[in-house]
Amino acid sequence: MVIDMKINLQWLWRHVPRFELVLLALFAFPGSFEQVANGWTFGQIPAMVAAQARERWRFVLIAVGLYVGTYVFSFGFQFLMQDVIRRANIALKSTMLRGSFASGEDQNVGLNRMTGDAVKIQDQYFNVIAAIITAACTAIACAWLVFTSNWQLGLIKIAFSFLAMLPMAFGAKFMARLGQRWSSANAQTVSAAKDWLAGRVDVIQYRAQDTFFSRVFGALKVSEKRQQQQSNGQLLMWTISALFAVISFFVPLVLGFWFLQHGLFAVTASNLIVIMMTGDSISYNVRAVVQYWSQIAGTRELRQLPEVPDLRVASTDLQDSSVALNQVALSFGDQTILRPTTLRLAGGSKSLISGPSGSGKSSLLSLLSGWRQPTAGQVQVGAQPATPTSVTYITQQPWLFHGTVRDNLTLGQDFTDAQLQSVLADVGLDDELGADPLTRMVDPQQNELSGGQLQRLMIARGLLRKRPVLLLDEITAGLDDANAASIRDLLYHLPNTVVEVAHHYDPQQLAACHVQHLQLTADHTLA
Ligand SMILES: Nc1ncnc2c1ncn2[C@@H]1O[C@H](COP(=O)(O)OP(=O)(O)OP(=O)(O)O)[C@@H](O)[C@H]1O
Repeated sequence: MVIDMKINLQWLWRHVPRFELVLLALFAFPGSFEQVANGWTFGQIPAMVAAQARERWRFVLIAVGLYVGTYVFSFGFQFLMQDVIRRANIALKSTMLRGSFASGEDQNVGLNRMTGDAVKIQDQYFNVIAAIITAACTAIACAWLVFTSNWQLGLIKIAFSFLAMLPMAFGAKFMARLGQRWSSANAQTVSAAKDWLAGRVDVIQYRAQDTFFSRVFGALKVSEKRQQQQSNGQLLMWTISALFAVISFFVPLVLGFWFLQHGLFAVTASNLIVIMMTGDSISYNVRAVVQYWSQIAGTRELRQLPEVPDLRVASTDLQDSSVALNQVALSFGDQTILRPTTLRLAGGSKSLISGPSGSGKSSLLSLLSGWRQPTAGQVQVGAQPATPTSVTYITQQPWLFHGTVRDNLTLGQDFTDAQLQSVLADVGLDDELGADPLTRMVDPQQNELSGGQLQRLMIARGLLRKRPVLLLDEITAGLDDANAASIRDLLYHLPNTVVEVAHHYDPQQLAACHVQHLQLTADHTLA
């Protein structure tokens, strides 16, 4: 199953409590009455010149009530909107993180999406939706006042106010393209900067500061240029729209004077003031809606999150720990990585796979672990297809995180201290990590555990889960012979089925422990 993640109004409807959205909609309209209050109040002034004091007081009270009411609702609207944005941000960022995790994409891409793209979506989508609602409600309220003041002149004013929409309507696609170009340039900058920072040691020792910095600097200049182009595009759209807005203001004004002068359509000074003051708000807000809309169009690519593969793989409770490959083959495009292979490794057996670099050893192990699917054939662990949750797969890159040894073993799951002590003893770490190894803090940045201790901790983490099959990819690569031999001694005496990939091994140890030695040849055949 694949979840298609498109951030749009339906998505908001699904992720924000509906009562809050309904309340927001109820507050939006009365909260947008400021321009109506202005138009109505100023429109009344000519009539108030000759009015009684009582009538004037009444007028002032109504006007004050109108303004205060508007501001109270407007406050409520903004307040609720902040809460909606908070909830939407939580849903958005957690969806992005889960998506990155599920797809196994590069960390930089995932983090850049959460820090850069998510902030942009907040600024240019969530905030802009709020602005669109306010502007649209204001435009509707003003149109109603204008229309009811003098519908003929009002109609002319409204018709002209729509003129301002034209440039933006035609520019939406253009803006979307600019937005997408900026986003990809920004991702490249972040990735180049991350490479540079990560390679500090090599960059310094090989004196590659200048060449490498110019690479980052080049990417930075491109991304800033793209952002400038996006802003310029917006500026251009706004300017053209503003010219249209000038026409939409002055043509109805001139017509209004002419109607007034010739006594046409019962136009009065009062409703001319209302229409010119409030009608201008129509065009302004309609223009704002269209501008915001183009801004939203610029985030269309950004709001389309990558498809998320479903990671709910079956966790199998294996009785039979044999591993079988039935005519399994793997290729990447037209590159053959593994020729069709049939093999059965008995439950509890120990195997070591060696072969030249690039022959496909790691790829074979990823097939056995279920992380990669074969191009042909089937990999079975016991009676089931191989899945990442049914085997233990340990790679050369141990994952240690900041926390205690206990945290690193349990990963927050329920295990008793007795179980933890027992696996630490199995891998010989019960004495080496201090008096109370479980509470010992480990910091991945400090390299305070030796390579061998680290790998044994990873094995203990796997053993704790009692998976009958252990897959090990070059776990002794960074270790000296004595450490490698002692880790192997441990592995070869476990009851589990063990499949290890290694370049370096001790043939005597393999023979002594009855380890089956398989070889992947340079032409990708397992023998
Ligand atoms: N995701 C991938 N896409 C395309 N090609 C890949 C991918 N993963 C691996 N390869 C290619 O498959 C081939 C086998 O790679 P693999 O890492 O399995 O070899 P290996 O025998 O483990 O090598 P080494 O001993 O150097 O670690 C290589 O040519 C590699 O470039």
